[in-house]
Amino acid sequence: MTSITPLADLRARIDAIDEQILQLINQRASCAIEVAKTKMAEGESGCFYRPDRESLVLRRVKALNQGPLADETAMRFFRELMSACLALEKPLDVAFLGPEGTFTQQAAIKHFGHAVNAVPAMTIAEIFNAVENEHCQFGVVPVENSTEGVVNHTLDRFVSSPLKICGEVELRVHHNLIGNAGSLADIAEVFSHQQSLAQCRQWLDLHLPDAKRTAVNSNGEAARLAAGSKDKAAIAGKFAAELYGLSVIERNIEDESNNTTRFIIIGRQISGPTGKDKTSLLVSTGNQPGALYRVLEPFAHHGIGMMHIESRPSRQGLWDYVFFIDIEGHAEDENVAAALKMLGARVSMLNILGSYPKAVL
Ligand SMILES: O=C(O)C(=O)C[C@]1(C(=O)O)C=C[C@@H](O)C=C1
Repeated sequence: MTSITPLADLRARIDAIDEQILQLINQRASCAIEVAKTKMAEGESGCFYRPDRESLVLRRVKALNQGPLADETAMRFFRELMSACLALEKPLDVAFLGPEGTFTQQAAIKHFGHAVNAVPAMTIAEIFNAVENEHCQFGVVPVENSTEGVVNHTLDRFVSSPLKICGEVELRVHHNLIGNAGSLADIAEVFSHQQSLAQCRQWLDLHLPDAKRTAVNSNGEAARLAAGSKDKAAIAGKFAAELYGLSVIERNIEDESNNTTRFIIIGRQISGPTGKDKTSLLVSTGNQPGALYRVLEPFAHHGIGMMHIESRPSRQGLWDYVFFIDIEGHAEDENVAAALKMLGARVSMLNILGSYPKAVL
């Protein structure tokens, strides 16, 4: 007589559950295919990706989750599930700051899942171009970092771009010194993106004061350059070390332990309200006394929280500035719509860059 061991019994239960999960995810995928047909019948064939719906699905998963899986883990499963379902409807082409191995690529995967076709572009401007020229439906660009502040290249490109912001994603950024060197003393040059060099400035001053710091287009590019030699290193993520066959010489060298970068998703699509949204605006006032006060007043008047304001040169006249403003809510929300109407009447230019769901994951 054969006796069933506890381990064999548990594995048999796991097999039975896996069978049910497989059936259920395929039922879900079949539903997504039906959704695509319905969208096409309703004349929305260009618009399969729905960031508003995706954020509602993820928030619902978080609310329903009873563990033992962490909310974030459960949401990551559903992120991948939706990514795979969307790929059945229509695979997305998403431009990111390449080459492979950048934090922007990680942000793209965190936001869209692994089933998208991630297309590397060499600069932030090229990401905008790829979406503007319709080579890609979406792009992912860094917009601000908790240690270093805004990414000017991204904000400035919006002044001349017709693209909208369709979503945002936040990424905890852990920097590593990676390369082929046996010890720090062997390193003569460190490559990285200028933002990453700045995020590790104190560490570099202390541990590699004599090494040359060279800014390159991306962390992925830095890792690629370091791969060819023994006395050059790169600052990049762990995944870049794996990708280019480099060792991690020092881990987590960022000066601020909660170093986080916010990325935005650029595209042409407008996302519907979800109840937890942000709206980004580009405003030009002309150089009049009290101009900024008049810009902010409509938000105070309508009880709208302002999350961020940044001024940048307009590039249209000396000392002429534009303001990038992030506010709480969606442009279709009643109070936001009223504030935007009031604002529009008192500024020389108001461009609503987009209303989109706040980052969930
Ligand atoms: O609800 C939709 O519109 C779908 O296309 C389905 C689905 C999903 O898998 O839940 C897939 C892609 C969209 O971006 C949003 C949600």
